[in-house]
Amino acid sequence: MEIEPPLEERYNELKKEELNGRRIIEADEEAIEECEEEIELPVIDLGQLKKGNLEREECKKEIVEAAMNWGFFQVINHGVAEKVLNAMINEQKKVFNQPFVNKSLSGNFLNLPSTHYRWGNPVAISSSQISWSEAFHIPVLEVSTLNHHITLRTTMEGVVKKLGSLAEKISEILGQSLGIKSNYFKERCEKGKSSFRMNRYPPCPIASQVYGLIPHTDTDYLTILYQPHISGLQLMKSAKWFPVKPNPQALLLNIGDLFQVVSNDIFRSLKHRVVASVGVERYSFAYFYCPSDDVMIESWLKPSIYKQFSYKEYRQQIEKDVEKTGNKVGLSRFFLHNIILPH
Ligand SMILES: O=C(O)CCC(=O)C(=O)O
Ligand SMILES: [Fe+2]
Repeated sequence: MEIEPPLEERYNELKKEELNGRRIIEADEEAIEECEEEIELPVIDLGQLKKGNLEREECKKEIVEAAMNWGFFQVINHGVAEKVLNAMINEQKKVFNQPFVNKSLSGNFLNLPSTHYRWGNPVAISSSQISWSEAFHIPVLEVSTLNHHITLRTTMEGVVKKLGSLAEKISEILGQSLGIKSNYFKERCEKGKSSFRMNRYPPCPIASQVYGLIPHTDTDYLTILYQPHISGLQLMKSAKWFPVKPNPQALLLNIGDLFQVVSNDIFRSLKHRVVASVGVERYSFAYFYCPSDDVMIESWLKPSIYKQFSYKEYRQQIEKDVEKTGNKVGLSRFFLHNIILPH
């Protein structure tokens, strides 16, 4: 049975509607531009945090500088064994290798709500907004419901637990540099909406016309991504796109929108995207560190650039914007004054 979601059909459908002039396209119609040389992001050895005071402080400084200067950085000796990360990718392969109908039906084979399985960008309103990928997006608090899939569940539980404590630790270090008390993030995220996302990017026959994943920023405090082997991820820095080299030993961390607000733009949530590839399939997984719905997101530093908003309000605004335009808009909705900041 067919495992691939009907991406090409969906793309052609939207294309046809556009050609017939039945859709008004407000969305970015930018072609997939050329990008710069591959960059080596900072690599931080977290093993140093377990050494003496001097090494620990030096390591914290590196983390803060990387977050400030890059918004994206890699960590090694992060406490999750490479074989565990590999085991997760293998479990993920088994999941995506199921027939499409088993993945997409409500009451799918994982017994998750059907909205947890996404393909092609369900809210795309123009062909350029198609993401040539499929994903399972699972709230951390629901991982235990995968109880009929023992190896998937136990592997995911192990990874999620470790990534959760890593996200907490890094957030605490970044927070400390702003004068934020040490349990600030823990208090807000412990019963929060953190989630785990498994991504698969199938080979794409029209890779010059669509993305694997459209440009976006992450709607969280912090993201931890594992992208071990196949390139495709690119980030935007100084208005240019840079490919990020995959690294099987490293975890890639990036600042999300919420941390950008808390830090009053000292740490920036960079736009990133995945380009599609004609010949190769790509896998990645990500942990999104998120608070509970009612947590107020506000700048710790004053005068604040942003209005206060709850996490729920932020997601609702995104949902509204995406429904209307296919685009997220994001933080600029919550500027206190109408200032446009350069990226
Ligand atoms: O697959 C990747 O490398 C990036 C995934 C990503 O940005 C996301 O899931 O938000
Ligand atoms: Fe992302």
